[in-house]
This record gives sequence, structure tokens and C-alpha cells, in this order.
Amino acid sequence: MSGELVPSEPVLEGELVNERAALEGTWRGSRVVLPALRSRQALRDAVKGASAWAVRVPFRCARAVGRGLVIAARGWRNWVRVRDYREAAEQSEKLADKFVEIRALTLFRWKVTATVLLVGGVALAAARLVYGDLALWILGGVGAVVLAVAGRAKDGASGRKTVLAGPRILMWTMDAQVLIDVFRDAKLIGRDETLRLVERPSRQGAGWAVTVDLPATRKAADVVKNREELASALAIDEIQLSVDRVRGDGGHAGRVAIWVADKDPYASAPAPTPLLTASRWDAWNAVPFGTDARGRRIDLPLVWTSLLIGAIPRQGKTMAERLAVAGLILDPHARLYVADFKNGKDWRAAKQVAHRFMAGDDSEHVLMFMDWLEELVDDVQQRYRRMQHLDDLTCPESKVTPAMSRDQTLDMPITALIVDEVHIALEDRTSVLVQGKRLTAGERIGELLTWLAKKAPAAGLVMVLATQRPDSTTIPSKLRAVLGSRFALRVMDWRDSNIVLGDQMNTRGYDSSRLLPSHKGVGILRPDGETQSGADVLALTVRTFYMPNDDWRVICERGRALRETEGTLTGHAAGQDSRLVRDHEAVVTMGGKSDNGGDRLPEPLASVARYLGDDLSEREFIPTAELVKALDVEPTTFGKEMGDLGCPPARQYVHDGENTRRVRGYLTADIRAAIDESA
Ligand SMILES: Nc1ncnc2c1ncn2[C@@H]1O[C@H](COP(=O)(O)OP(=O)(O)OP(=O)(O)O)[C@@H](O)[C@H]1O
Repeated sequence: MSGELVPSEPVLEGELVNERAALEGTWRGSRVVLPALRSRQALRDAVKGASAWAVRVPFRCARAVGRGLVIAARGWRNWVRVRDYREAAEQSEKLADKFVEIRALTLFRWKVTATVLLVGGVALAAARLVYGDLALWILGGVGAVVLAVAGRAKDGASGRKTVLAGPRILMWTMDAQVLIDVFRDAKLIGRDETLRLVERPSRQGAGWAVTVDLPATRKAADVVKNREELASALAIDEIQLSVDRVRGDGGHAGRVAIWVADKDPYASAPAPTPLLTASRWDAWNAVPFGTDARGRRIDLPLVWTSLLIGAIPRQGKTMAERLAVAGLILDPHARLYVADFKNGKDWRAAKQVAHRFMAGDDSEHVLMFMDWLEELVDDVQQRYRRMQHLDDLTCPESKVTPAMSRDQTLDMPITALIVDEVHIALEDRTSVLVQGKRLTAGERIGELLTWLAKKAPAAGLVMVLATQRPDSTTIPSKLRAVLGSRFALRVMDWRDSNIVLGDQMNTRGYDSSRLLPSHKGVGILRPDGETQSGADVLALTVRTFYMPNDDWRVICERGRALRETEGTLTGHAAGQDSRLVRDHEAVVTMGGKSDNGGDRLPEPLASVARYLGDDLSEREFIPTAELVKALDVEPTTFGKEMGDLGCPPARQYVHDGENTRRVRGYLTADIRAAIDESA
């Protein structure tokens, strides 16, 4: 290599730096630069804050002047009435002595007031004459400034609140202080505590949303619980207010998301179910169920769980139940058992898709339903047995998988048991003999449903039960405990609401007895699984989609067509007799009066027969006192009614410890004869 040496630029030692990043870092960290100018975001926030402040200023000034006026008027009144002196005299019990003096002083101060007003008025008139309206403007301006200074709001200062009531619905979106006052008024935070705004109030849907952090030690759960107090402090109906604890990564126990609807979110027309336009549905997907107050769609997961729907009549129970079932109808692989104890026309369209279908409320229907349940128990047990022999690839756990449920050779489809007015079956008092034990059909059905709700979900059974009598005596607590999802439309009181939603739910802020009668289809949903509101949401208010009979029929027809194509139409829908031929020898029907009437025993004979059970043939004599106590009846009326039914009272000796007493009672022979007569 040859060549001449040429002079070069000086070589500097140093590291390569990104000048722009370094400059930005210095700029952001600088204490000299105003915080608002340190970044674009900071500038945007500052502009937002300044605009909000500018909008607020006139209102705040007007409020301050108003408060100043009130303060001035109060001050003048106290002065003219010589309040300090009067109170001091009162306290030292010398008011009578000082009365004349106080009166003279009061009179004098009134005179001073009148003089000042007169002189002031004359001076004002003179000034106006000399300087024109300008004098009045200047005086008014100075007066307003003085009053505004006197009435300016100070954090936590008492007696500086607007006295007039009125909705604060928009005020709090502009002034965080109003929101703090609202929380203080609702006693959710103390007088000397404050809130931290996590996000500025912003528009979300047809309402305003804000997220706040409560002071340390205050809990978001308490705000959810006391939603009503918060609504009262905001001067809005609680139906417009939605309060949720923010959970997960972005949340903590003291972070609350609040959303306030502009107007009653349920006053508008309900939305039709999206399933109406769906050609088919996969039962493994959550079913579109309704919308929450913000209008967000809420889907309900059904597989692996069971759903209990409770409400007083005419609130939308059947509609809700049909919505949950609609997704299963549109899955041709789902097998449906439909028991309609209401016996109306609501479920008739489901006949064409149901594997088993029954509508009626007689004991015959109840017994048939019991047979279905026995059949389902058999089916579930067999499924578990068959699963043991399947390889791990097909069946990784003892659970039905989507692929297994669609494989017709395995015969383990998602099976839905849908029962409307389930209380009719659970209350039935027809006596049945089960493994030598006498039970009522209702008790047996309760046992079977509990077993199924506990054991069958993993084998692919989905239970959807609806009742208009959600009381503790109707739905056994053991059964309730294993029904994972609950939907409570309006009920009579908080106890009934707790029966549907779970114990103590009213104390956590969820009470469906508070829903309005006009809000049909609106209820509190306690899902078992994740909904659009997140997996951690305990419960939420939902308005179900609207699905009138016509739409329901369309969905059922579509379900049938899908099953015909897939070759999955079975049982009742396929024209096979759904009535099970079971050995009813073991089931001894003794009758019993239930709400569904029929040819059963009249009361109190039915209760006596039920109470005695096997004793009816084993004992000879039953003391009246024993029956009165056991059946909790009024003795005179009971005696008369038993007499009318052909059971006259008798007297017999009974052993009472070491003694023998003669007591009134009934011969079981007479009771048996009366039963034969009435049956
Ligand atoms: N989401 C909804 N939006 C608007 N109206 C609804 C909604 N759900 C139900 N309704 C109306 O409420 C009324 C009662 O509905 P539904 O028959 O489902 O009630 P129910 O509780 O099953 O009554 P019952 O106790 O008599 O069986 C119906 O007129 C129905 O149109």
C-alpha cells in the first residue's frame, strides 16, 4: 500500500450517544422546566385541566357569591340580635337582669342598620347621578368580590355547602370536590378524608364513568354494598348507578369504578336476542343472555354449571330460561329434557327438538319427571364408567370434552335438563317407596336433582331450573348449594333474593327485591364463570334479551332442522314415546294434597298419612297431642276436620314413663279406612 499522508479531522474519544433521547431525558427531569411542558402528555393533561378549570370558574364564583351573601346575612342577624351577649347572659343565668340592656342594644343596632341603609341608598343615588351606571357596576363588582372572598369554599370547612338540593349528576363530572363531598355525605369516607381520581370522569356509553381510589383502610366492597347511599348523595335513582370494585392487576381493594347513566338504562326497548340471526351455536360457548346497564352484552356460560332462576310471577323468568336454553337448541349435538310444570304454551315449540318433553302439573307428570331423573342418574353413572375405559387422548380427565360430546359413538352429548316451575315437582307430596323408605315424590326429586347438580356437570349435564317460589322450604338448601349460577329477577323480599343468589348477598349490595316492577326481564346475575364483566365480578344487574314466542319458535324450528341434518333427532322429537316404562310396583302412591290438586287426599288426612308413614300399619293408636305437635295445627279445628273425614277421636290408655294415662287420639284403623274412602 503506498500513497501520501493526508491530514485528517481530529479523532475524539467517547461513547456513541443518542443525542435526542439524552436531551429528552434531561428536559423531562429538569426542575427548571414547568411540569406541564415536560412532555406532550403532560401538556395535554394541563390543557384539559385548564379548560375544565375555565369552565368551572363562573359557576364557582357564582356559588361563592351566594355563600358570601348567606354568611353576610347570618352575620348581620347575629349582630342585630346581640347574639353573643345574649348567649353569655343566658349561660350565666342573668338573662332577666340583662334583658332591658339587650333590648336597648337591639333597638340601637336596628337604628344603625336603618341609618346605614338610608345613607348608603342616598350615597348610591348621588353617585349614580354624578357618574351614571358605572358607579353601580363598580360598587356591584367590589361587593361581589368581597362576598366571593367571604364565601370561598375551603376543603372540609363546615357550613359552606349549598343548601339547595338538586342532582349533582353533572357537577361531579366537572368538579372533583363535589365527588368528594358526595362520598362524605354518603358516609363512605370521613369528613377529613379525600379521594384520589385514578381516571378523570369520561363519557362511556350513555353515561359518565370515573375510577377513584378510596383512602387507605376504606374498602371498595363497602361502596358496592352502600350503593344506595351513594345514589342518594348523587340525587339519582340507584338503578342509574353502577359501582364495581376494580380487581386484578389494575385494581386493589380500595379502587372503585363508578358509572352513572344519564337516565334509567332499562326504560328503553329491550334488544332482541342475537341468536335469532345465528344459524347454529356451540353449546360450549357462553350463550348471549342480556345486556348490563351500560349496554354491554352479557353471555352466560352453561357447560360445567347449573342455573337457578327465581322470581315472582310475570317478571320474565320463562323468557330468561328460554334465552339460556336457546343456545343449546341451536347446537344439534345437545340433548334436551324439557319439563314444563307451568303447562302453558311457552315451551310448546321445544317439543320438536326435545329428547324428552312433558307439560303438566299432575302427580302423574311429577312421577314421570322422577323417572327422567333416575334415567339421567343411570346415564351419568354409565358415562363415568365408560370414561374410565377411554384412552387419555380422547378423555384426558374424567370430564366430557367438546370432541367427546360431539362423537355420537361415545353417546355423551351435552344434556340439558330444563325445568319450569320446579317447585311444583319439589312440593309434590305423593308418597313413594324408595329402597324400603317412604318419601314424598318431592323429597325424592330434591335428592335426585341434588345428586345430578353435584355429580353430573362434568359428565356433560346442564341443569336450568326456574321457580316462582324461591323460598327455603321449596328449594332444599342442599340443592341450592350446588347450583352454580343464579339469576334473580324481582322477588318479594331480601330473604327470597338471598335464597336465589346465595346467603348474605343482600348485605353485599345485591338484593333483587329492590328491582322495579316495571323493569321486566331485569335481574341480578351471579354467574359461575367468566362473563364480559370479568371473572372476578361477584354479581351484576342484567336485562335479558327479548325473545317473544315467534322468535322462540323460529329458533326451535332451526334447532330441529339442524338435528335432522346431523342425524341427532332422538326421543320425543323423533316420535319415540318419551314416557318411560318403569316398574312402579315399588312406588306406592298414597296420594297427598299438593298445589296441583288432582285426586289426592284432603287435608289434614294427607299430612297425617305423610307423618305416620309406615307407622300407619305398625301402630294402633296415635295420641292427638302427638299429631297436633308434629303437624303444628290448631287442635279444635284439626279434631273437627278429622271427624268430618270419618276419623272420630277415641280414648285409650298410653304409657307415660312409669304411669299409664288415658288420652284422646285416633285409631290407625280409622285413619286407614278414611284414606281408602278418600283415595
Ligand atoms: N327482557 C325483557 N324485556 C322486556 N319485557 C320482558 C323481558 N322479559 C320478559 N318480559 C315481559 O315480561 C312478561 C312476563 O314474562 P314471562 O312470561 O317470561 O314471565 P314469568 O316470570 O315466566 O311469568 P309466570 O310467572 O307467569 O310464568 C312478558 O310479558 C314478557 O314480554
